[in-house]
Amino acid sequence: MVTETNPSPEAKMRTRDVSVFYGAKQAVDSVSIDIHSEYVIAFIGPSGCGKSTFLRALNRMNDTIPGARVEGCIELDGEDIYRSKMDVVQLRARVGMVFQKPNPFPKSIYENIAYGPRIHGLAEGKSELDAIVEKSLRRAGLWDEVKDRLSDSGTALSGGQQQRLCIARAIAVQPEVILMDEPCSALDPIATARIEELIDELRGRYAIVIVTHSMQQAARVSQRTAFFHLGKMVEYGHTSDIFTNPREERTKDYITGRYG
Ligand SMILES: Nc1ncnc2c1ncn2[C@@H]1O[C@H](COP(=O)(O)OP(=O)(O)OP(=O)(O)O)[C@@H](O)[C@H]1O
Repeated sequence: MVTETNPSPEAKMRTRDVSVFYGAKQAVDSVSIDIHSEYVIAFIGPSGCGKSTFLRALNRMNDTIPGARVEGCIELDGEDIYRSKMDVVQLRARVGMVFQKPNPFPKSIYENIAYGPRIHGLAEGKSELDAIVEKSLRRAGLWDEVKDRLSDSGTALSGGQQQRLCIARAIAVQPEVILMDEPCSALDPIATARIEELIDELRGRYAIVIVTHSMQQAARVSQRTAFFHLGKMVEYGHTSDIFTNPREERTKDYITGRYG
């Protein structure tokens, strides 16, 4: 049973009865959730429960997987993102994604950030582009570390810096939603702490959804948590309630480490 879908007109994204299939196999089963800009939502649950699949459905990344199919409705500002006229490149700028493994382009730090604004026509000339690059890197907490070597390759940065570069790259195209799929799983504890601080700094400016295997991380960075099990969203609510007073037995079993 889902405990809070909290339908309200201000939801940035809204999903209704979303199911996702890989061929005949159903990976996500009738998930309905509202995603707001005011808080960070964590998706937790045992391996294979469909968290990443559902996350990818939110910006149509599943389109790139042969045989993947989405049923139900997903809206961004009230518009169906799966409608045939949807510009998917534009959608993925509005709903950006940060992956498990940092994946900067094999280009300079500057180009990693400038590429998106350039193709989306967000800058009139070089000085505007420079300003977007600086602002995005500042917002991602990376500017001071890279400002003197913007022409160095993005891939030469440390793992944690690369992940902040990827966050800056997402920010540069003025997203409304940022999806993060286990963004710290390849990072050491210090780099992880830095990303968690960054998520907190970005909170409120963008709707943020993070898939995490770490319940401690979910508790630290999110204000809402959705618990998934076997493709279903079993429970959704305030993070503190999910961790201290879950309503569903399956949630309780998971957070007390009985499985997963
Ligand atoms: N590209 C794919 N093709 C076929 N099946 C897939 C594909 N990706 C995921 N699946 C299956 O869909 C189900 C949900 O997987 P998904 O990766 O979404 O789960 P998850 O909760 O994110 O898992 P994890 O925490 O291990 O990353 C699993 O049974 C998985 O094997």
